[in-house]
Amino acid sequence: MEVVKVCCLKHIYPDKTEVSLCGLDFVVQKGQRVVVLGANGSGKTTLLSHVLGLLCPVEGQVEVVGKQPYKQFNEVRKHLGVVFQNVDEQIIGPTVYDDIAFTAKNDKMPKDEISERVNAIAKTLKIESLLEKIPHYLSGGQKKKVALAGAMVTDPDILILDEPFDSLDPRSKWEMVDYLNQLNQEKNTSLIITTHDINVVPKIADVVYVIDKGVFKTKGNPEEVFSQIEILKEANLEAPLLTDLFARLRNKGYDLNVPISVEDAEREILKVLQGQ
Ligand SMILES: Nc1ncnc2c1ncn2[C@@H]1O[C@H](COP(=O)(O)OP(=O)(O)OP(=O)(O)O)[C@@H](O)[C@H]1O
Repeated sequence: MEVVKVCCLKHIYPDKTEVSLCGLDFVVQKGQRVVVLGANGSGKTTLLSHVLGLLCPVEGQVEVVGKQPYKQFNEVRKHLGVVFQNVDEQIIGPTVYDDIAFTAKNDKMPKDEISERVNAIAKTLKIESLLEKIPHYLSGGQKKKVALAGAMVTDPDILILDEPFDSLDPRSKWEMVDYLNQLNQEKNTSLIITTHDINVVPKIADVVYVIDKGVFKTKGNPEEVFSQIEILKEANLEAPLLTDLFARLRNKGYDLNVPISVEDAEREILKVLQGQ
């Protein structure tokens, strides 16, 4: 079932900057993990803002759960959780607890249930010790985790994350990846993630879209997309080191599949070494 569809969208910002998001239709199926890869200014945040109903398209079609997010904002927003790129913009509670609980309180969820949910999410994200703190004084990475906890508290069907791994240290980043995958598995939550961090992609994406100056250049699973090194380069993205290295070796005549993880690479190298 399609939960998000964006077709040849055109947006004009108040200063007349035009962004069109064309090329391929952007489609997210229920329970899919979709990553949008693009360089600075390629249109990722513009895309997400339309899906969230924060911007009104001049041309084109945006549908979320079969509705138009800008026109049917409240109906659409109850299906969505969001972590903005600049998390400071979404901090509203005086304490971390209040901040995480905000949407649940707004939805009139019973107090006990809110407390149960906030504590459970805080435990999973290892931020229990922060619950009484003032959110503005947290580090950038801690704020990201708090924002994610707040986005998750009402169990949204679709979670939208704009550069969620920025400002996270490696351990926090992989913990966040594990948490998002667990959420996707257990609750079938659809994920829409923008990032420039190409190394995360194989671990978190079913489908990858590459966007370059407002044009969706290609889509596919990580193997398919990473094997299109020229398209990545044109879009000002670096192919993962392993992909690049193995593509070079293939060009030299070695019979190797291009890996998307260190584990795949190890298997491929052992295959060649053991065949000697
Ligand atoms: N509020 C705005 N007013 C005018 N132009 C804008 C505004 N927001 C974005 N733009 C322009 O729209 C284009 C797409 O920007 P967008 O923020 O969607 O890119 P992005 O892929 O999210 O970039 P980044 O990775 O740097 O966050 C850019 O040329 C940008 O300058």
